[in-house]
Amino acid sequence: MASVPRLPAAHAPPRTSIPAALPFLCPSSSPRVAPPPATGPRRLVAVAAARAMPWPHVLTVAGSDSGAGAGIQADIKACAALGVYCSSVVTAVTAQNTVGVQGVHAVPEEFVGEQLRSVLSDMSVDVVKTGMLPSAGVVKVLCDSLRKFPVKALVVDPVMVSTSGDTLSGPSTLATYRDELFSMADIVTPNVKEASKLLGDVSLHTISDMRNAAESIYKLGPKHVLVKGGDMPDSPDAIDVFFDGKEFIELHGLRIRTHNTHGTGCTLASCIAAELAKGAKMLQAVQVAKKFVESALYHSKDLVIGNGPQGPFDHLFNLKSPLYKMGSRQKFNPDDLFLYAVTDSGMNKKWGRSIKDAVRAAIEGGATIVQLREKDSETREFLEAAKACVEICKSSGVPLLINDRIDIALACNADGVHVGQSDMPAWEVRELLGPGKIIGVSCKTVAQAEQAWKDGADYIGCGGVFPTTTKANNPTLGFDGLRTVCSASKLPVVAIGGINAGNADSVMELGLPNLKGVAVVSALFDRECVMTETRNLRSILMNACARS
Ligand SMILES: Nc1ncnc2c1ncn2[C@@H]1O[C@H](COP(=O)(O)OP(=O)(O)OP(=O)(O)O)[C@@H](O)[C@H]1O
Ligand SMILES: Cc1ncc(CO)c(N)n1
Ligand SMILES: [Mg+2]
Repeated sequence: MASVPRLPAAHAPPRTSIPAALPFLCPSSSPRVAPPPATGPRRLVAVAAARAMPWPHVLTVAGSDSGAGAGIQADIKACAALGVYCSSVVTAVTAQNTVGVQGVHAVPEEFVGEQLRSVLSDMSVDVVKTGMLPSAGVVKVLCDSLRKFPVKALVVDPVMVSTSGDTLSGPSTLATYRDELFSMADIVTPNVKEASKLLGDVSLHTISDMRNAAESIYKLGPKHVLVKGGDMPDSPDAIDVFFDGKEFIELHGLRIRTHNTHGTGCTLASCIAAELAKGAKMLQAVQVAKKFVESALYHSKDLVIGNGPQGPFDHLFNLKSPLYKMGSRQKFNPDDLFLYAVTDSGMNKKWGRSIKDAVRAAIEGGATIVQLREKDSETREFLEAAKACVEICKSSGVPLLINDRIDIALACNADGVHVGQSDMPAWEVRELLGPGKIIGVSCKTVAQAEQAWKDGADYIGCGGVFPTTTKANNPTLGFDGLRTVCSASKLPVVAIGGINAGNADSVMELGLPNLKGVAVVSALFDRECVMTETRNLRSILMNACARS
C-alpha cells in the first residue's frame, strides 16, 4: 500500500463514560448559506449543540469489496438504510466481483491502528462491527484500540472464507479471535463454515449441530452467539440459531430463491450493530437484522449485476418502494386461525357499537385473529378505525388483517390482508406488502388453493361451508367441498360461511388435514354481547378439538 504522509496527531482524549441508549435522531438539513467557520467559543457552542443531538454511530472495521456487495460497502449501505451513521476503518482492499475474489491487499497493521485512533478518539462511536480482519496483528491492534477507547457494544462477524470459497483471513488469526477478541464481543455471528473452523473443523449439518456449535463458541467468551444457516441450502427456511448462554432461539426466515446473496453476512452483522447503536436489546436487534436481510433479498431477487454465480442485492430497496413497510412480525403462525373473527359494519351499526369496541370485545372473548371487513365505510373513517384496531390488536398479540383494502392495510401497518378471487391477485399483494405480512385468499376449488400457494399466500379461507346471509351469491360447498380443498391444500385452511355455536363443533370434528380453525361473522357480531359469544364459541371449538 502506498505510504500516506502522516499528519500531526490531533486526537481527543479517550471517552471515559459510555452513553446510555440513544434516541434515533437524524441530523437536521444543512443551512442554505454556509455560516463562517466556527472558531473559539463559537466552535465550542457548535460542538455542544452536536453532542445534544447525537446520531447513532457504527464503526465498521472491515475489508473493501470492489464489487460493493459485501465488506465495508455493504456495511455502510446497511447502516444508512437503518438511519445510522457508519464510519469505516479499512483493513484490506480486495479485488472482487460476482465470480469470486481475485486479489487481497492487506493494509499495514500500524495504519489500521492509525485509522482506529482517528475515528475512536473523536467521533463518539456507539458500536464497533468487525468484518474481514486479515491477520492476527490486525486483531491485536483492534483489541488494544477498544481497550483504550471503549464503546457501547462490539459485534464480531468472524469473516474467514467468502461464499465463493476464497480465504479472507488465515488460520493464524483464528487463535487471536478466540483468545483476545471473543471475550470482548457482545455477539459473534459465524456462518456454519466459520463455526466449524472456529471449533477445529467439526462437521455441522443439522440445527442440533448448530446449537451445539453456538454453545461451544459461547464458551469462548462472547455474550451472545448467532450461528447463521444461510449456507444450508437444503433447508426450506433460512434458519439461524441464537444463544445467550441460557436459551437457544431458532430464528426462522423465508428462504428467498435468488442468486443475489453476496454480502448477506456483512449486512446482517451491520444491521445488528445499527440497531444496538439505536438502543435495541440484542435479540430485538438480531430479529430486525434478519428481517432486513430477508426483505432486501426478496426485493432484489431478480436483479442482474455481473456474470458470476453470486450477485449483490439492493440495501436501499425502501427508497424504491416507498409504499412498502418492512414487516416486524415473526413468521405467520397457522394456529392463529383457530377462532377467526371477521367484523361487519352493518352489524356494528345495528347494535350501536364502533368497530373498535367490537374488536376489543372479540379479543377479550378469545379471538385468535381479527379481520376488518368494512364494505360500506368511508375511506377516512375506515382508516381511523383500522389504526385504533391495530393498537388494540398489537397490545394483545392478536394479528389484524384488512379485507380487500391494500391501501388501508399499508396506511395503518396492519399485519396483513385477506383477498377474494375478484380482488387484487395475491402475488401482486405480496409485491406491495413484502414478505413480512400475512396474506389470506378465499378459495372454493383445488385449483384456486394451488394458485394461492404459488402466489405466496400464507393461508386460505374455504367456504361457504353452510348457507350464509353475510355474502350474496355465495355457493355452499358443504363438508364434501371443504374436505376436497383441505386435502389438496398446501396452505393452512380456515373454514368460513354460516358457522356458529350450533355447528362449529361439527366442522372441527371432521378432523380435516390443514384445517386450523373457523372464521365467523354473524355468530359473534350480530349478537348482543360479542365477548360472551366469542368465549362460548372458543370453548365449543376447544372441546371439539379435544374429542377429535
Ligand atoms: N436465500 C436466503 N433467503 C433468506 N435469508 C437468507 C438467504 N441466504 C442467507 N440468508 C440469511 O442471511 C443472513 C446471513 O447468513 P449467511 O449464512 O448467508 O452468512 P454468510 O455466509 O456469512 O454471508 P456472506 O455471503 O456475506 O459470506 C442469515 O440471517 C441467513 O439466514
Ligand atoms: C471484503 C469482504 N468482506 C467480507 C466478505 C464476506 O462476504 C467478502 N466477500 N468480502
Ligand atoms: Mg453465505
